Amino acid sequence: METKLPPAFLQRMRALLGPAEFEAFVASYRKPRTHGLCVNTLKIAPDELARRLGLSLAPVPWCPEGFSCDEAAQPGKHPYHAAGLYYLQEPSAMAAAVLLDPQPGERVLDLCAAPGGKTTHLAQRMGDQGLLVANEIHPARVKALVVNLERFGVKNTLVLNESPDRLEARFAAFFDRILVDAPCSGEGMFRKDPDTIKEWDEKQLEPHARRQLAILRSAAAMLRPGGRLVYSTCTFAPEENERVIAQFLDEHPAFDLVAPPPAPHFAPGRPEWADGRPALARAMRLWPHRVRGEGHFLALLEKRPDAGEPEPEAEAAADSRRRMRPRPTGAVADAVALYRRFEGEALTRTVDGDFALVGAFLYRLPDDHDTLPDLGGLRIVRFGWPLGAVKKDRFEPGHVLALGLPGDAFRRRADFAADDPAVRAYLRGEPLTRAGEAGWTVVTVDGFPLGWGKQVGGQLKNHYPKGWRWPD
Ligand SMILES: C[S@@+](CC[C@H](N)C(=O)[O-])C[C@H]1O[C@@H](n2cnc3c(N)ncnc32)[C@H](O)[C@@H]1O
Repeated sequence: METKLPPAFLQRMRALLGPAEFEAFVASYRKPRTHGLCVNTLKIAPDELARRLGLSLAPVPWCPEGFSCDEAAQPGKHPYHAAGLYYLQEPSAMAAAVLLDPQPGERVLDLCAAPGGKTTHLAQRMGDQGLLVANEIHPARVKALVVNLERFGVKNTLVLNESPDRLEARFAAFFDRILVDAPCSGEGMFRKDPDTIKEWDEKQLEPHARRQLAILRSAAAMLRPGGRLVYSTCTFAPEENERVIAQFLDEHPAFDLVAPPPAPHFAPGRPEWADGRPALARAMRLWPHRVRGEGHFLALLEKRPDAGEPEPEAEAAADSRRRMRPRPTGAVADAVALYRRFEGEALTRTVDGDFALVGAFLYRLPDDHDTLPDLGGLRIVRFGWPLGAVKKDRFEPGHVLALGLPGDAFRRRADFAADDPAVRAYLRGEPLTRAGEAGWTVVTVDGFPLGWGKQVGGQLKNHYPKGWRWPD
């Protein structure tokens, strides 16, 4: 079905692209949007997933763990999606994490993170090692971010619900890499999400640009010297792209716009749409008439290594926190003891690290949590990996414990093939009739954990969380 586009938008695009390219651009809106999925390499290799799914998948040329697929394939309704084996993501959006290229062990910030498509991609590219801080300003949107991270089974994340300016002072020069996937006018999503068409207003482009610059300024302050930052939008408007980058570079002489690795599928940024500086051609544009994907803009920025050293006091404070690493005491120690009893009985492996109690819930903190600045007063949504709840004198495993470990980590498993009706019955919240050893049992699909059940007599009671259940 053809997408009906705002006349003012069409006029702008014709003026920017010229008549010939404009025709090709507009023709792309007569084609269906592109669907895709990004494989969770923490759980499965891309080629193995493609083989097991049996859907018609085409590799995304710029993302080794990405595939495009037909809408009819409905990968969101496959039990592997519930097992966190992939995230539904249109192919152009996969370019941001690839360009940022976060490494295992680094400190990475995703500043505008919800619903978490790029956060999950960053986490798996880091091998879930190091520290990933995912921030989302809107309280309602942060919930979707948490669910997506939980489904992916990532552990070394801190999820915050803050405005960028409130983070800036706390995390001065803290991060190795930062993604700013900025809120924008969404022109590149018109085909994917027609609601963005109704919200589009030419008069909003400048206010969007001001907000984008403010977010970028905060991000710049949080990047360490030598660190890298990706700025991305899903819009074509030069006001929100090349011109934001040009103004940012004027204000931040310690930053360079870095040439990306060769990317034959992408078009260069357009210096002539801003102030003409040639460096803007190092930005990247993904056009819906040139790639199998929606519209995006990406810029890779680097803070020069000599841009000033981290404050000595901040380094000293981090050192002393490392030295003072506390042993669990009191309620935390009691909770860990209960967890260890459960672990010995239900798991084949030990979860090591530092622990904290939030209410009755026991968390395994991220590996590098002791290098974090003081988080007092910040809205912390999730700090690490929630293992489960302490109930009087016993430990009840949480859903995310099941999703954060491979199938062979559990002593009792109820395993079903993906096409077994029991899998969908379990995901709908129904109890399963089956024989098995009494106790907490993980339900797996082809060996991949979906969640918990509790075997009582000839029945596996369903503990799949209510908010996650599939409709009848
Ligand atoms: C393009 S979306 C992020 C999409 C996300 N990175 C993903 O891949 O799933 C931009 C996000 O920025 C958030 N946002 C809106 N205003 C903001 C502000 N002033 N500062 C920071 N983030 C903001 C929005 O709530 C939205 O979730």
